[in-house]
Amino acid sequence: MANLTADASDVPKSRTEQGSSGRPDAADPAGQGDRDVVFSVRHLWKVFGPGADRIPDDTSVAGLSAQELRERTGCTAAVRDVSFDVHKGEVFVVMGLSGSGKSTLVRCLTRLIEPTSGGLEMDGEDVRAMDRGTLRELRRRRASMVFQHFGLLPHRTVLDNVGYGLEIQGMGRAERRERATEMVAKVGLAGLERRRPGQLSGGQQQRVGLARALAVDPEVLLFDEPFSALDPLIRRDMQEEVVRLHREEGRTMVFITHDLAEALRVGDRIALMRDGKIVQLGTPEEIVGSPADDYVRDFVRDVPREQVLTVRRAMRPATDGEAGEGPALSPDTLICDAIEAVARSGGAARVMDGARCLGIVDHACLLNVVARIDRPHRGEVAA
Ligand SMILES: Nc1ncnc2c1ncn2[C@@H]1O[C@H](COP(=O)(O)OP(=O)(O)OP(=O)(O)O)[C@@H](O)[C@H]1O
Repeated sequence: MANLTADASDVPKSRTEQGSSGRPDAADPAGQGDRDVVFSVRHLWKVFGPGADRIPDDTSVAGLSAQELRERTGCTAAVRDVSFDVHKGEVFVVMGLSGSGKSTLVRCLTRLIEPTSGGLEMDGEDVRAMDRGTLRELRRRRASMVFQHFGLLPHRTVLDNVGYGLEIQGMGRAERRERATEMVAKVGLAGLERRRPGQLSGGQQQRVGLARALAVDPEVLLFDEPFSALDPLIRRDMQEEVVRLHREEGRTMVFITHDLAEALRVGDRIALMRDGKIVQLGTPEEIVGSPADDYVRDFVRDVPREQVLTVRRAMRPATDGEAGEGPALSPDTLICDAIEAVARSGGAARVMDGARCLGIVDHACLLNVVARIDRPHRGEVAA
């Protein structure tokens, strides 16, 4: 059974780089529609089994539960009518229990698995219409996959493993080695260039896998549960590495995980899947603060909210004089950090957007969030 709980030591320490909530849109609920779109997925289906092609359009069976569909047709709908956009520069996490369709969905993005129906574009190009050569180039240069089992070549050195993708691309040896050396250093393995994979720890091997994917300088990195075989401390290291690389390079990443804490730590947005459908797509704050249904609510029940939610969710309107005094906090301040500021000052703090006071947080509204009391304190404030 997958680990889906998060304890206090297991959630992100800062989410200040996250987007905020906005317009409701099934494919783009975070309201980031004006940003560049890398992948655009519309009404995508992947059905396995006999006569799979007719399932998406057959209204008599398309809406059946997974079990009923299997019993009636012998088919499994691994991805069902899924729509979303992946924006340039974001870490887009696909999360869900085992069998919910995560791997199938992400493999459909580069047609490692052929979708049954629906629309799929990368940078505005129709991926489903691409011929084999174009697809091969897309996988080699534009969307690189980092697998859980790193797929390293055992007889090659670290340097040659990292340069492997460049070799396939036809890059000359000297240039390849130079670029590979740079990537090895980037993932913190300088000095180990001449070792072979068998002489490295699991975490180091995963870093080699990461360096190899980065070496080809893809527009998008696709991670398929890359760290689930690692022990918790090394896993945490690698998650931080991904966040660091993302901050430094702003590279678009699609990240599969069944681990909620991991999703909250690395994701700008999370698509939570169940039975092939996306049940909620939003920022960690939206998923934890406004679960779409009982399933999601149950999923996030054990997350320490003060480490994910920001003061936007806690603040109340300022009353006379309050807007001009007290400590100033940015709207992206986590509740746990605001608690410290309020405790230290002994009074309320102001949530400031530049010179504008958006609202006030005091002991009572911060405690309401921690205690999961969603009742607004003296009036709601539009965040
Ligand atoms: N080649 C296949 N043929 C038939 N059914 C498949 C095939 N591949 C996957 N499935 C089914 O599709 C569903 C989704 O599988 P998928 O591997 O995408 O889930 P997942 O969320 O990635 O699971 P895990 O976390 O265990 O890897 C499952 O019911 C699975 O049994």
